Amino acid sequence: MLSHNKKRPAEQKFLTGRALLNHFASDKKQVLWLSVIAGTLATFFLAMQWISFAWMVEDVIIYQHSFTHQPEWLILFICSAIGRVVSTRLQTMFGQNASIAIRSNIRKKLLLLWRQQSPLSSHLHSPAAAATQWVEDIESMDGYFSKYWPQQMLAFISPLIILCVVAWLNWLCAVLLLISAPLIPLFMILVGMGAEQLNQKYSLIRQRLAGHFLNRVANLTTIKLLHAEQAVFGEVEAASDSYRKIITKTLRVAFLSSTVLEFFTSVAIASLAIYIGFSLYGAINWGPASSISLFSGLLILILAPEFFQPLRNLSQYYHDKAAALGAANNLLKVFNEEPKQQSEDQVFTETKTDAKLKQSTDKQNITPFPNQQPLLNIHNLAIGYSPDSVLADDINLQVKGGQLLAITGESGAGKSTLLYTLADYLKPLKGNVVTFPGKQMPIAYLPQRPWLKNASVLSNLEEFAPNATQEQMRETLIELGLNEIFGKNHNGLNTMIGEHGQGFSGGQLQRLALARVMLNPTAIILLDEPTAKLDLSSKKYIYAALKKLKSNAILVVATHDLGLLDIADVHLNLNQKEGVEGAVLV
Ligand SMILES: Nc1ncnc2c1ncn2[C@@H]1O[C@H](COP(=O)(O)OP(=O)(O)OP(=O)(O)O)[C@@H](O)[C@H]1O
Repeated sequence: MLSHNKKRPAEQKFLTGRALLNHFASDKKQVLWLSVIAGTLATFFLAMQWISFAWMVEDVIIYQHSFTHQPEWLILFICSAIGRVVSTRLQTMFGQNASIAIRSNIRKKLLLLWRQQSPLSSHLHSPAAAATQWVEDIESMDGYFSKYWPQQMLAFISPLIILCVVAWLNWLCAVLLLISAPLIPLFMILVGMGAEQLNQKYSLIRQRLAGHFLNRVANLTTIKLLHAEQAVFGEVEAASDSYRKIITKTLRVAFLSSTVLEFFTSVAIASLAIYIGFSLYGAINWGPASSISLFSGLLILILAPEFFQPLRNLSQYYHDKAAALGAANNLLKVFNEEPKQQSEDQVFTETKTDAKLKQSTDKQNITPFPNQQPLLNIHNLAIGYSPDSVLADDINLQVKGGQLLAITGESGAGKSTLLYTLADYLKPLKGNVVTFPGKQMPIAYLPQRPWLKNASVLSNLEEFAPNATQEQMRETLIELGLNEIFGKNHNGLNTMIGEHGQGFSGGQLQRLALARVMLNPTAIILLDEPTAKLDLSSKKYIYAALKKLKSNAILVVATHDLGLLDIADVHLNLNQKEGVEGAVLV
């Protein structure tokens, strides 16, 4: 549950996607290091395996012994092969486990940040982009944590182990390997930088495409009514085409980078082979050429590709890094965004869901704070979305439990904005809002277009009022004039509510949402135009419900409905602020 003293998980600012990735990785550093240790063991076993193999080959070919002449080498060969398989498996397992845990942590952190940020935050506006971020962006970090992160350590450790073995056999070959090794990371970085930029672009285009597509699907009816199908087909085709082009570009860069790597690896191995071959033939006699035997020559040639393999693996996973960086850069904005400010003298609010969660823990009590009279104190308040365009200034009033504050004003005067400010979705430009008895007080907010989930009426009500009985639900719905739910064309509380409230009128949905609040009322209830879509007879049900609700709570209602003023105790007209009626001015 959101609580006033719970801060964002990390208060530091992240300047780059790389810093953010490091922060994520730090959660499971030990498991990632276990993967590195297992990878190091795998290289050690690999070296042992080929040493015993080369030894046996020399024994058989040069000394004409049988394979079983020295069984300890055969045993070492078999044991090393088994050890290599086991440690490679462990390396993969630790990498995957770390990746699963890290990605799960990122999703949790992201959810927490979304909850801590105001619902008015710009990045929460597009559900498709937010879903892409939550699902695909985080999923695309898998390869980075499970493979790239351990491999960037192994790309240093494993070649070093092999280099030591080669140096023990022939220092000149070790020098040759050492010279060619940096070329690979160098080209990898050059090509990889291009891939990284492309991936960032790709990630943005993917988000835009998701938003674009979802938007068209959501508005299919309008598109059909306007006979705009062909135009929309064209738009979707053009958007997918730009997506396809950018993917092809990324693939081209990926192919180019692997070609460059293969070329340099082959050149380095070929030069070693030439040196060893000509040394054994006796055509080269400089350096330690004379000491090359079948054992050392064969072992160096077997180990040379293994020397480059970790670097090649790293380059193969480099695209995972580029994808993860692109995704992390997209997440930077969310992770760096300021959480909602909740200072001591500011109102403490919770979202509807938080209020629900809070009250679900209180099994006995359906009426909150029975002994305390809630109080809402608005002092010198200025509201708006930027200091340059103040919508209303110097609002001073006090509302007590049992009172209804009606906010009126022309369209665009700032009624909804005032409710956002009271709900703490928006910071006041000036002044403050204080509630008593204080921070423990939950607030319910009913927006103009309430959201009901695609489920039964019962499930929608239960979610917000877990302690309400079915009898209470039935009574409340009838009180709100929703008798038809229990008629022969519906299925009572089991009636299904379709996607986006399909099957119910706007006014019915509004009343269903109000029923949720009535079944589990909070001390302060904010309602945005609760009677907007209703005829006069339906409005009367709402007036009666509001009268009942306010006996235990403070009601703040933004409205154009003058009929509501009859039950209002305090009236604030945002167009004529001096007309605050019934308000106790502070
Ligand atoms: N997220 C936002 N960012 C910037 N400006 C906004 C935002 N939301 C609303 N506005 C602007 O703030 C002004 C007040 O909007 P608000 O929704 O509070 O008006 P209202 O009085 O509730 O109107 P109505 O009666 O039509 O619902 C409008 O001019 C609107 O364009």
